Amino acid sequence: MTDTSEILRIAARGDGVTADGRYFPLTAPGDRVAVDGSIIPGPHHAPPACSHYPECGGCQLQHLDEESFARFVTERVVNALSGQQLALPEVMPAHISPPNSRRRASLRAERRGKKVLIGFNAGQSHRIVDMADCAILHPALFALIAPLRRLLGPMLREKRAGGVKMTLTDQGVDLLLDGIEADGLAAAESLSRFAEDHGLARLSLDDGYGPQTRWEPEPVTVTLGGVAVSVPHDAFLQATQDGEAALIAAVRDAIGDAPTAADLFSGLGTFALSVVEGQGRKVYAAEAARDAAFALKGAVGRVQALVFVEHRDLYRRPLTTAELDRFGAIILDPPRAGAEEQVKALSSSKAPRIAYVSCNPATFARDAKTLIAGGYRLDWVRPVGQFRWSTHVELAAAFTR
Ligand SMILES: C[S@@+](CC[C@H](N)C(=O)[O-])C[C@H]1O[C@@H](n2cnc3c(N)ncnc32)[C@H](O)[C@@H]1O
Repeated sequence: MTDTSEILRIAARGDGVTADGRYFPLTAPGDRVAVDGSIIPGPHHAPPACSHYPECGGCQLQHLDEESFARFVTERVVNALSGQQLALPEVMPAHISPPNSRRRASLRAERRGKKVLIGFNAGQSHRIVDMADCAILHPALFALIAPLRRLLGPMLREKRAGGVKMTLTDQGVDLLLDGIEADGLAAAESLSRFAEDHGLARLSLDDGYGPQTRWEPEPVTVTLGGVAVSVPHDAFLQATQDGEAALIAAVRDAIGDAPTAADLFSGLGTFALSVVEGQGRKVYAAEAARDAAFALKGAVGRVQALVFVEHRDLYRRPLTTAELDRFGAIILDPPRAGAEEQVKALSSSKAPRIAYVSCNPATFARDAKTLIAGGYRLDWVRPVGQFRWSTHVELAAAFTR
């Protein structure tokens, strides 16, 4: 078949790439590209799981089968390390979240005449793709879409999009709406009725001055490491429950039996609370988001866990090398920008073990290079695809010295 070229791999942005370096969107490894540019699907080309694919911007890679999507996730991590000229460590099999497991979503809503559209934006666009089905949202989140169209109809201004943020908590869905007009008694009543009828954990509105709670029959919590932690509005949580479990297992492996650990960028304590329990381990947690740090502080106070929480901006005030030297293990899980300053101090510390959780292979690889230059060994990486069918890749890694 000399007149066709084969797609060999998927590039970071999701396009298929041929041996001679040409890029073709919506292709899978093993597809063939004919001279006229038409695509002949190969054995890894899967039928899309959702009727909105590829229009909806929520997924970019539904045309990959399980094997080639896992390979894409793994290659993103491997290529980021090679890009920094780092030797490859042991690469564990990728953890890929199953369909319909996403427990957090940020959707858009808009009214056009009598029709209310709710969904993700189309790729590279502000146009909302009205969601009739979805292969990634948890069923508890998806179940609210149709009722929300009815609720929001009278509350949305023509062609002015509002925001719909949903998070699945211990008590049910925590719903945060913005950009809607809900003044007056009738609107207040329909919001409360909606919250009650659909068993919401909480309903809040943000009219530009921060979220205000309209409904919360009991305090909203999320259970982390067996401890119920209050959930501040719009707080960070790992995107899927199974992804969170895979990351916690990886962090536990990476820190071994270290008697003390620091959890940097701790959020609500996903890792701090999961590594402290029953092991007599003392944990220090640092987090810059005030609400999250105080929610974690409140939770550990209630159950008397051995976690000391500090509200601290680790970009402006990273832990010093002397501070880091006190811990048997360091866990870090920074935002997409990575932890350049913190890692500089860490690279000259004596901390024997590091668990690095990352949502950006590129900044992870940059930081890994600094740690390795400081004498750490990168023992293994575990690629994680919590954002199934998207190009958003995460990972956990273990360093020792
Ligand atoms: C990827 S999340 C991880 C949270 C937590 N480890 C978890 O798994 O739930 C990154 C966290 O870093 C926090 N963060 C962002 N910038 C920070 C900074 N400069 N200093 C400390 N924490 C920061 C965010 O508020 C967020 O909670």
